[in-house]
Amino acid sequence: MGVDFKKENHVAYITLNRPEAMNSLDPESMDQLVDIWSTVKNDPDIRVAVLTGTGQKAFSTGTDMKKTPPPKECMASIYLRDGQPIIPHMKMWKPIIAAINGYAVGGGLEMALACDLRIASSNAKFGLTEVKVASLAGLNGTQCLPRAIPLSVAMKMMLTGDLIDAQEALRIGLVSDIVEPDELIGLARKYAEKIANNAPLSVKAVKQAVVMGMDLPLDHGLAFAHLLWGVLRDTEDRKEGFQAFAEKRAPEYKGK
Ligand SMILES: CC(C)(COP(=O)(O)OP(=O)(O)OC[C@H]1O[C@@H](n2cnc3c(N)ncnc32)[C@H](O)[C@@H]1OP(=O)(O)O)[C@@H](O)C(=O)NCCC(=O)NCCSC(=O)/C(=C/c1ccccc1)CC(=O)O
Repeated sequence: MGVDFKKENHVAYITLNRPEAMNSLDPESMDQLVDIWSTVKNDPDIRVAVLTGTGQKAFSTGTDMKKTPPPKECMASIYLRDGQPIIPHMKMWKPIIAAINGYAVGGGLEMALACDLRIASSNAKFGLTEVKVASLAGLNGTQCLPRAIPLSVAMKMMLTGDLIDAQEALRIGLVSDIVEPDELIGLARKYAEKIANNAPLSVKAVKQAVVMGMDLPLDHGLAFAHLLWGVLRDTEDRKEGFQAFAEKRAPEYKGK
């Protein structure tokens, strides 16, 4: 199997599982990911997802350059039918955590950039190296890397194809945490379960406010956030949250 999927305690774990090829994406894995992201988005029991790779060498190195056949159809017919292969399927209001366990290169880094939290093992390395293989970070890299880190660093990475290490990624804010490789999935689980224990509608609203607000002028973003707060104001979960606080007990959220 190119990609493994399991669900535990409202958390979906998606593991790219082709360690012999640095967890790169062959066409079968891409098809699997499309189905998996659809499940994550639509299963009401799933509140948060963790994306990682098998082993300690690689998160993913993007397109499997040995197994991706030359296209039989023209680009227009593929693009206008399916859009991009992966990133649009990762778009949802449930948070996604990238647990980066080694190389996150090319489309691998682009998938990590489509996640909301990025945590990494101390041996992780990051790069958009497409320029070295005569291609382009055409999923989201040219747009999202400069929004995630300083422009001059992003340009250096994309134009040279050089990799940066985990310490540098932490310094420039590409990742929020670095831990030893053995501790990575535990940390991802800890964050995922914390998020899953919060009110699901509130969690989705936070992501929506931030993601949509980033592209708005501040006044519009503030107005939008206030409306989202109003949307949450009458939920059963908000009443439960306030009541549980007053009664000094853990809340039981239902996503209503
Ligand atoms: C990551 C590396 C620097 C690691 O080097 P290292 O020396 O440690 O390990 P290797 O011996 O090189 O790798 C071990 C083993 O894995 C195979 N491998 C690694 N990556 C790939 C890959 N992407 N495809 C196929 N096979 C891969 C490697 O060949 C070895 O196999 P073996 O010889 O043992 O049989 C180094 O591995 C490296 O530089 N990898 C390539 C990284 C890269 O260039 N990635 C970008 C790919 S292009 C891309 O992702 C794109 C995404 C996209 C954009 C838009 C729309 C869709 C997709 C662009 C595109 O597809 O055009």
